[in-house]
Amino acid sequence: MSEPMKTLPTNSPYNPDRRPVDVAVGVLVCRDAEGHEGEFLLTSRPAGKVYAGYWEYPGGKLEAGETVEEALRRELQEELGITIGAAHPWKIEEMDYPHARVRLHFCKVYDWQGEFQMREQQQMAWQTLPVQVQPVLPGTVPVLQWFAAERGHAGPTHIG
Ligand SMILES: Nc1nc2c([nH]c(=O)n2[C@H]2C[C@H](O)[C@@H](COP(=O)(O)OP(=O)(O)OP(=O)(O)O)O2)c(=O)[nH]1
Repeated sequence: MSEPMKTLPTNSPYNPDRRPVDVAVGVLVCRDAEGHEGEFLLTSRPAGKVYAGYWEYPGGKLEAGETVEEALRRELQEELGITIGAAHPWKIEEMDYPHARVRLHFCKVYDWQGEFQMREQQQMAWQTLPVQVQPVLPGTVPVLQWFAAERGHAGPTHIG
C-alpha cells in the first residue's frame, strides 16, 4: 500500500508553493526644482516585529479588498502620520523569508503632507547612495541596486 501523501501547511517555510503575502512599500523621494531625484526615506523596523531594527522602506501588508495605493496610504498614515499624494508603481519583487513569502509592491512617492511622527517608536533617516544606516533588510537591497542603476552610481550601495 502506498504512503498517504503528506502535505505541508500553506505557510510553512518548507512549502515551495506557499502563497506570497502582498506588501505595499513606499519609497519617498525628494526632488529638486529640475525634477532630479535625491534623498530617499528609510525607517527602522519596530521592536517586536521580525527583523526588528533593520532598515527598510515604510509600508505594510495589504488588508482584504485594498489596492496597493490604498494600503500604502493607510500604512504611512498609521506609521508616520503623513498623508501621501499619488503612489507611482515602480517595481515588484518577491522575497522568500523563513517567516513568510512576500510580494513587495514598491511605489515611488514624491508628495506628502504632515509632520513625520514615529508612531511605532521606529527611527527614520533620509539617505542617498551609499546608504549609511545599517543593517539593511534583505528586501531593501534590490531597491538600492535599482537606484544605483537609475543614478549611474558605481560602487557599494550600502555599508556593512
Ligand atoms: N514595510 C516593508 N516590508 C518589507 C520591506 N522589504 C521586505 O522584505 N519587507 C517584508 C518584511 C515583512 O516580512 C513584510 C512586511 O510586513 P510587516 O510586518 O512590516 O507589515 P505590517 O506593518 O502590515 O505588520 P503587522 O501589521 O502584520 O504587524 O515585508 C520593505 O522595504 N518595507
